[in-house]
Amino acid sequence: MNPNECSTNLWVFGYGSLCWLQGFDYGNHQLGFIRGFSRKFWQGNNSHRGTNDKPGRVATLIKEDEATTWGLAFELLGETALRYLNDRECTKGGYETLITTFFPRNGVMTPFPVLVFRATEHNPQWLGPAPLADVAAQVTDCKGEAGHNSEYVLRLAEFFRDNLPEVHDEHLFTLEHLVLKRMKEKNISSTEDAPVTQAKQEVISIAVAAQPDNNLNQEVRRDSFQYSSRVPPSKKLLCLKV
Ligand SMILES: N[C@@H](CCC(=O)N[C@@H](CS)C(=O)NCC(=O)O)C(=O)O
Repeated sequence: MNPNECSTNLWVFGYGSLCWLQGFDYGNHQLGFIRGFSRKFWQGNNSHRGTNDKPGRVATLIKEDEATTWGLAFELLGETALRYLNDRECTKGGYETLITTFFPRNGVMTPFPVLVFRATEHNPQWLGPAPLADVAAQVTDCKGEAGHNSEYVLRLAEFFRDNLPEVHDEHLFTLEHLVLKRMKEKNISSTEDAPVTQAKQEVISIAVAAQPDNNLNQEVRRDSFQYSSRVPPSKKLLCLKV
């Protein structure tokens, strides 16, 4: 089917780990955004990226009338995908569902409804706002059954650099900068208790090595290509090219 034709299937909008780690069958996919929300690392997580004793932090959406959140929409194929997402997001992650309008970046497709998984302050894993330096310290110190919490931040930032370089998410890229700085200060490699693939390790190691030694007050470079631009194409994370 022409990817720009209207689909009668259910679509889900990913703005966190769903951007770089699907785990379900999908058909067409579109880069784009939703309105009225901003992405924040304010949801705790005791399964994938943390434990009950040391919960990690993952992305959720916070209502903000004038904001837009960019990500990736997926056309779900079959009931299995929806059951998987309900288990991963709702049962394990504390997310709830909402329907909102998705605006494809290509401007060819008419905006259409998408299912979104969003964690609110009403769920037991909710952590809420905190200074980004504290969030970075928590992210750098946590890991869960899916891997290190720092990997979650670094791969999401890498996804945006690779697929939506025109989008600048101050919260995400400042957090990435602080996580990389702390990893370097603590001499944490991505292999420490968090086995990652060689490709990911290369990217994370190069990114950590590239961390400027100056203080935190330096304005985070808005282009943020300082990390991925040093990574030879063969070593880059495999991100979805759409
Ligand atoms: N609902 C958001 C966030 C989803 C998310 O990050 N969920 C976490 C916690 S349940 C997850 O599945 N993590 C998988 C992983 O960290 O590998 C999205 O659309 O991407």
